[in-house]
Amino acid sequence: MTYCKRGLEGFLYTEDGTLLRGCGFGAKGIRYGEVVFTTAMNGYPESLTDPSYRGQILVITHPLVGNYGVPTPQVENGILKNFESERLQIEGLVVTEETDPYKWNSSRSLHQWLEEGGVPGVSNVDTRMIVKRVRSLGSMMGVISSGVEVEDPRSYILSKYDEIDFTQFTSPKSPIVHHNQGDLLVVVDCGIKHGILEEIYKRGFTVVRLPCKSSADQIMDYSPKGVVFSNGPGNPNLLTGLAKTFLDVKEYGIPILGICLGHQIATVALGGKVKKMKFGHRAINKPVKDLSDGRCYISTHNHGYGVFKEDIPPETQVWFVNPDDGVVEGLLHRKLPIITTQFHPEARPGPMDTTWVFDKFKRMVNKNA
Ligand SMILES: NC(=O)CC[C@H](N)C(=O)O
Repeated sequence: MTYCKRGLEGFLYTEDGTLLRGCGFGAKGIRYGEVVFTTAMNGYPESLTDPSYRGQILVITHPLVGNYGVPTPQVENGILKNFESERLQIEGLVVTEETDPYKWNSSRSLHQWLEEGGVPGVSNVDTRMIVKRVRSLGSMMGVISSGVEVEDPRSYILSKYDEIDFTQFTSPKSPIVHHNQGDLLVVVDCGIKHGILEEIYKRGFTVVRLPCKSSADQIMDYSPKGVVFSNGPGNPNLLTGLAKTFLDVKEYGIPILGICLGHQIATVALGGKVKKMKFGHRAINKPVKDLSDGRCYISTHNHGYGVFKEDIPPETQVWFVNPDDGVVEGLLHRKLPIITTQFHPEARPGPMDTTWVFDKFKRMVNKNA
């Protein structure tokens, strides 16, 4: 039996019937969710607070997690500088080894952070084995437990990830305004990463964040110079109201930027298709190739759904593609000022190679103004 330093046993159960026993850490408890993995080697404070991970149990493949601890939140103009949202978003965390921090600006350990945030963690399991299974069988539901023993873990899976609209938990209930000197942009906020907010705000825009369920009329009441459809959790095909809003906003001819979920919503709204991928892209070193000039960038991804070449909407062209598997990573509209990326141009934690996408969007807004 493994010695468990937090005095808790833990397990991860996956839908295929696999039960992996290890140590518990973080909060004592049991949760279910879709089991997904990231190959990012750093940036766990960003990943764990990324609202797009809502409803998911995250497996980190890097063997040591927690070395640099958890920073104290820094906020400027209502925007978090070092976290992607105000809370932990994941359902549970699985790592090979969970370590205590050794860094000057760490305010607490990963274990303490998860404990305070009510999120269970499991360590001392073979994360490579989990990844191999998810890669061969596809994404599946699972149950994570820290310090709770149960007879039948499967009975804790109460719903399918793909059938729940998680944006109801991550979208603000009322407008949030970040005042600035420049033109006003509306962000349709389905759970926006603060890294995206920061990149937009940094370019001088006043940012009005509206709930994901806002109508085009509610958006246009602010007379925005452009609209951003944000990232967000869950199945884009469930969000038919949001696709309708996208189509209605498009009629005004103002520049639109769609990021991740926003890219998927644009695809569906404009007549293309978004499908569930076998196990998705989650990493901070994924290549994306800009087909307009052939340049390749290293980028941050977090998506389980994707657009394939044969499914792009009419009147659009592929902007970026992932050269590894051909998944469409960005679209350009042929006639209207609409651009989208499936990857995260704000990166967070990095690399910042593609933040120029926000400069391009700013030029589109200026040209239109
Ligand atoms: N980061 C995102 O916006 C994710 C979009 C969508 N929920 C997916 O998993 O594909």
